[in-house]
This record gives sequence, structure tokens and C-alpha cells, in this order.
Amino acid sequence: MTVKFLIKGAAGRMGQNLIKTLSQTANAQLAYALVHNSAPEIGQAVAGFPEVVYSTDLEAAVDFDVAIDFSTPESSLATLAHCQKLGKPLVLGTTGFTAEQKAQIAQVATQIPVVLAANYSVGMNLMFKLVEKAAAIMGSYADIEIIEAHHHHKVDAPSGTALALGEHICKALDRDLEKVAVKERNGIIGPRTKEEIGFSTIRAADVVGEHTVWFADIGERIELSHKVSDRITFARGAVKAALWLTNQPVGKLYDMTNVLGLDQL
Ligand SMILES: NC(=O)C1=CN([C@@H]2O[C@H](COP(=O)(O)OP(=O)(O)OC[C@H]3O[C@@H](n4cnc5c(N)ncnc54)[C@H](OP(=O)(O)O)[C@@H]3O)[C@@H](O)[C@H]2O)C=CC1
Ligand SMILES: O=C(O)C1=N[C@H](C(=O)O)C[C@H](O)C1
Repeated sequence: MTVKFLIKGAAGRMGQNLIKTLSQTANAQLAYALVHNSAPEIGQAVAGFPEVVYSTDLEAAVDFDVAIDFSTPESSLATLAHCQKLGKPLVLGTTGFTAEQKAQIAQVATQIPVVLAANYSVGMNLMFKLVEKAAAIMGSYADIEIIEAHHHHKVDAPSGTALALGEHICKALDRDLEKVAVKERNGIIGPRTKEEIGFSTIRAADVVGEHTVWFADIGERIELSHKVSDRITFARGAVKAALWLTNQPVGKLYDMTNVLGLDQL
């Protein structure tokens, strides 16, 4: 059976990689390519899918099986409301949601199937498990620091993935990330506390996405690193998640560890 996709944020860096991935995926059909109201692509045919033109009309987009949205938090919440109204599944890749917005997404996920993941690569979802193991073994005494680097267009910081790494570490250590995260250091800030998890952000040129976690003790440290050099990695993961989601029941907000079956490890 052919699966019909709605892509929101279609003119963006991830949107273009998603369309390319769909054109290479058996039984996948692009149904809608939705862009911002100022996009020069409006009305143009989509490469690989000449029967589809870039459009801004979310309300008119009704004949699809699953939606994927990599745009902005506000735009993604509009897509969420649209999918809720139609009862259609949704894969969300956007980062930078507030805690309230994430709670709203979780609430809607009780009515429609939703995957929300800060990182759709296989490697990073494996790394989520590795940092949980490292935290369980070293976390009670090691200083934990998370360093991330991204391209100079990125608007949110720390990255969604860096925050997710912090959440996984806190889960293993029974800490509250809201309380222990230190996202800025400047001036006379005093010595480091034992429990804090520090975040450092690099923004430079065309870096696609790099994350390193330190577990540092006196005399030794473990560094766990993951580097993405091509956005197609995220796009393939998101399309895999979308195909998986079309067969899932509602009830919980899914993430990429559920898609990959890593949640049982
Ligand atoms: N989960 C994951 O694995 C990954 C997540 N991301 C996240 O995905 C998001 C997008 O990243 P990226 O593709 O690099 O960003 P881009 O800015 O390249 O793409 C986002 C696109 O969404 C468009 N957009 C904004 N508002 C709307 C709207 N209301 N309707 C339709 N389109 C809209 C933007 O248009 P305009 O520029 O005109 O505003 C832009 O073309 C970010 O939050 C990023 O952090 C990125 C990579 C991997
Ligand atoms: O904006 C990006 O580019 C990326 N965003 C995601 C994040 O915030 O973690 C994932 C990825 O590293 C690329």
C-alpha cells in the first residue's frame, strides 16, 4: 500500500532532505509540501514529485496518511492541531518547544499517534542508552558536561538533543534537569557543584550536529561523542518513524527509541 505524506517546513534544510528521502522510498508518496507564506517556492512543482506544488494551505491538506513537521514550535503546534482534527498520525522533529508546549503535545498524543524526538539518527538514540549506563556507573561522583556544536543558522540553544541527553542522564541519576542544568557561566560564579550538569554551545558555519558528553573524575574521564555530517541521516530516521507510526495505537507519546525498539534495552 502506498503511504501518502504531508511534509511541513518543506522548503527548509530538513524539509528538502525529507522530500529527497521520500523520492527514494518504496511505497511512499508526497501528497503535500507545505511552506511558510513568504517562501519563493510557492506554486512551484516539487523535484521528484511533479504532481505536487509547494503550498501554504494547511487547512486544505486533508488527503494524507501521516505528517512530518520540521519547522518552528509555533508552526508545529498548528500542524498538531490540524492532525488532531483529522485524526492523523504526526512525526515531530522540531526542537525548542517550551515545557508547556511539550505537555500540550503529550496531551494530544492521547488522541492521535505522535512521535516527538529531538534527534532521528540511530547513533544518537544508541548514545541515549550509553549515557544512561555511564551515568549509572560514574554519575554519582563524576562531573557531567554536555558540549554541542551546530551550524550558524540554528536558533535554539542548547540543542534539543543536548537537553535530551541531559534528561536521559537525569533519569539514570534520579535528578531533575530543570534544577541541575547550568546553561550559562560568566564572571565570578563560584566553584562547580557536584550535581550540576553543564551545557556548552558552539555555533559555527556548516556544522550539521555534534554532541559530546563528559563524565570527568580526578585523573580520568570518559567522553561519548556523536557526529552527523549529512542531514539525510535525520530524514531517513523520520521517514522510518512515520511508516512505523501508521501501525501504532494511541496512548503514549512515542520517541525514536520506541521506533527503533531500544526502549527495551
Ligand atoms: N529531530 C531531529 O532529528 C532534527 C531536528 N531539527 C529541527 O528541525 C527544525 C527545522 O530545522 P531546519 O530544517 O534546519 O530549519 P529551516 O529553517 O531550514 O527549516 C524550517 C522551515 O520551516 C519553515 N516554516 C516556518 N514557519 C512555517 C509555517 N508556519 N508553515 C510552513 N513552513 C514554515 C521555514 O520557513 P522560513 O525560513 O521562511 O521561516 C523554513 O523553511 C529545527 O527546530 C531543528 O532544530 C533539525 C534537524 C534534525
Ligand atoms: O537544528 C539542527 O540542525 C539540529 N537540531 C536538532 C537539535 O536541536 O538537537 C538535532 C540535530 O542535531 C540538528
